[in-house]
Amino acid sequence: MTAKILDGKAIAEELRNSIKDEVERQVAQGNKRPGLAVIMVGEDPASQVYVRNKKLACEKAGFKDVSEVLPASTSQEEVLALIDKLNADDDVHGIIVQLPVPDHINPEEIIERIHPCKDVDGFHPYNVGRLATRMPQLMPCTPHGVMTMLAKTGIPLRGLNAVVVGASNIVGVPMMLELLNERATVTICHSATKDLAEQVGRADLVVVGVGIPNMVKGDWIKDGAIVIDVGINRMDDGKLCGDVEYDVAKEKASWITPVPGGVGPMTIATLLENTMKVAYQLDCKLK
Ligand SMILES: Nc1nc2c(c(=O)[nH]1)N[C@@H](CN(C=O)c1ccc(C(=O)N[C@@H](CCC(=O)O)C(=O)O)cc1)CN2
Repeated sequence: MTAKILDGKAIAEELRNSIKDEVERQVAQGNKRPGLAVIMVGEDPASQVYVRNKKLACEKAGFKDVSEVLPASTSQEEVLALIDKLNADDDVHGIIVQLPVPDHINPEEIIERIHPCKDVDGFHPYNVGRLATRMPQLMPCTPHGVMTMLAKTGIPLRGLNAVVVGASNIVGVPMMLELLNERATVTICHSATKDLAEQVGRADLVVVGVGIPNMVKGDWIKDGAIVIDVGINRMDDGKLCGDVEYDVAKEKASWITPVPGGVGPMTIATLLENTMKVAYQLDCKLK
């Protein structure tokens, strides 16, 4: 079997176009443009690419971009003060801090300082708790983008054996919660998992986000499984590669995401979707 491609790039483009249309409709009715603040501290090369792409997507969708790039020497207090200012600004609907941050910055304290109703990354404990209690409000962009991609492709999840490899707060844990909320039977694997090949081998759906190139071998994949590769690793030759051994896995899977052009573009489109939700839909009950 050769897998069909889950074309995240095309699905994300369609989503971004519908967001752009909705923004123009809202603006024509006298509403504000959604405002997004991406805060980046330092000069991590991969983050520079992602932040540039987020700013570009913002601009194309008709959002107000109020992003800030701060030097690596910026203190924790300076970042917190900037977040306080953005929390109080009515033109700013979404605030995110691009991760990773330099070592002297405490990301948990930063994330908790963002008002939960402007937390368009969905990382604040309030939003994680809402997702865990099946009352989702703002959901983390990568896992929610994966869910959108699966829904738009018409892949049902109920009752599937889903295996999530990697237990990060950005991908693995919220992915597990999203799949559970759609009534998949979910296993989450991490560095202490005993036999990863065996776990992956019984999955109808496998989602991998570990940041290790080709870590999941293609011959572990069950015939006909759906393979979602969240990894984006830049190799010495400059090429991007995922966490799954793509060339072998694609001969076993029924559906597979490519890298690049799979999950990455969905992450950015979902960030716009979350920001638009805050601007036009969310009824925030929190002070
Ligand atoms: N505050 C956050 N930080 C990070 C997140 C996040 O969701 N919020 N996720 C990742 C990085 N990420 C988003 O910021 C991200 C990664 C990849 C892409 C993407 O479009 N990838 C392209 C390839 C781009 C390239 O040329 O390198 C693709 O896969 O086709 C977008 C966003 C960690 N930090």
